[in-house]
Amino acid sequence: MVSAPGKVIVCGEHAVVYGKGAIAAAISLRSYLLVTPYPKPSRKLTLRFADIDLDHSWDIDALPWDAFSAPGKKRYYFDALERLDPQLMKALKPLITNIPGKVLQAAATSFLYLFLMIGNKYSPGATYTLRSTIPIGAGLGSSASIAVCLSAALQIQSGTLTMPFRGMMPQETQLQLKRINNWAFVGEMCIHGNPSGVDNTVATGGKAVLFKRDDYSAPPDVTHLKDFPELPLLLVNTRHPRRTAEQVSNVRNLLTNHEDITNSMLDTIDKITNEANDIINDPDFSSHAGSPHIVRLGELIRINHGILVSLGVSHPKLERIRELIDHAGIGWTKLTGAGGGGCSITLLKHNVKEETLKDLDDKLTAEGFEKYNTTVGGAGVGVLWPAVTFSEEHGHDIEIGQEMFLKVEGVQGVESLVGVDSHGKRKWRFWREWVSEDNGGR
Ligand SMILES: Nc1ncnc2c1ncn2[C@@H]1O[C@H](COP(=O)(O)OP(=O)(O)OP(=O)(O)O)[C@@H](O)[C@H]1O
Ligand SMILES: C[C@@](O)(CCO)CC(=O)[O-]
Repeated sequence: MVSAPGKVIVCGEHAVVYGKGAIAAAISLRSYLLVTPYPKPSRKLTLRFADIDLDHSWDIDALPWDAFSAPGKKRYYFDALERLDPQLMKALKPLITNIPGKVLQAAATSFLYLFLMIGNKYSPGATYTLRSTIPIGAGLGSSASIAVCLSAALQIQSGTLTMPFRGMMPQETQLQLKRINNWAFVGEMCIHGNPSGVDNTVATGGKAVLFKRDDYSAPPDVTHLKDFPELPLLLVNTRHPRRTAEQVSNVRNLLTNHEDITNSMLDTIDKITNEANDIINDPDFSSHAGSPHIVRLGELIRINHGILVSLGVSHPKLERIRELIDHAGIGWTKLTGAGGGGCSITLLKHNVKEETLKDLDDKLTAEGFEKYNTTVGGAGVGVLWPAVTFSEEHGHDIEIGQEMFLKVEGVQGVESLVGVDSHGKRKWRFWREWVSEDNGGR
């Protein structure tokens, strides 16, 4: 089993697509992918993506291997792709026509593209069962998180990645993370079209990053924010799903129609991100009561949201949440991710009264919004091998089977069966660039 986190963008979404900086942090909501081999000689490949009701099988021998291994098309595990090959995407079309709807088709395409690139025609049959605790299309990087899981699982299966282990050389860890991230970016392209790569980068490495990519033919500039503070954040979902690709193309249209004005808004977002980065990296940074750093960061968050509104990627429901929170006077709010619905984040002021929060909670619930309890800055991609958990009932480890995994209910059910915060019940291992490996899951 592999797992990767979702993310929040603290500042810089959309501008990051045009080479500006963005700061993003991993959250504790995650996707979990269980890989179960079929007994030989089965040549079946099955996707069971429970959150979107995708249950589909193909015969491995009937996949378009010829197209994917034709001269000039074959790619290797160490390659980094900047774009998808339209001919190969076309070769996948007949395999997804029976799958209903764009959401399911995008997920299946992403899987098949990676399977055909990373695997080979002798790859063994297996079932890929996915459950995620990240709401879909809510700006929390659900697609990137599954792309990272698929990339890691397929590369482990093909033998091009080793399991992370205590004492793994930092260069080796970095190289493996790079390969996971490179192929996850390919999976993201299948879903999004033109992603910047910030979501898959933070879902791979975890914690928090300052991300910039001004030249799409070169790797992005990624700075790991090792001292990313524990920010007091409130995360609220409008429960209005939308497609990231559409929001990105809305900004592209605005840029075409109002080039100078849009460019200056994107430049201002870049300045916001740079200043936020300086604040976060200030050696005297304090997230405690009344800290001037939090106030300044809060103001930057509010300004960033205002620009996103002007870029046309907010939504009446996001504005309603902001209005309720502003009215309660408890913090600074912005949309996070692509917008158009999805989630908002609020950086909380100090000394917010319990009763004010409770009152706000009631109002948010009454209007159909959902509040999430999540922590930021957690682990990136990890692996649980073998996929077992300690059973109190049996007094020993038991295998996490497909049906067991599919049966558990909701976020709590998934987290208590397979979650990375397992208090020793499960031995998740992470490729980590900044701390030595431990088995505790944090
Ligand atoms: N749990 C899941 N199971 C299967 N497919 C998923 C899952 N989560 C996301 N996807 C795939 O990712 C797509 C959603 O991606 P989209 O980029 O629109 O939203 P997001 O990743 O949640 O938001 P953002 O990119 O703004 O953070 C879905 O259409 C689906 O194809
Ligand atoms: C809107 C966007 O900037 C962030 C989506 O999480 C798109 C991207 O960076 O690919």
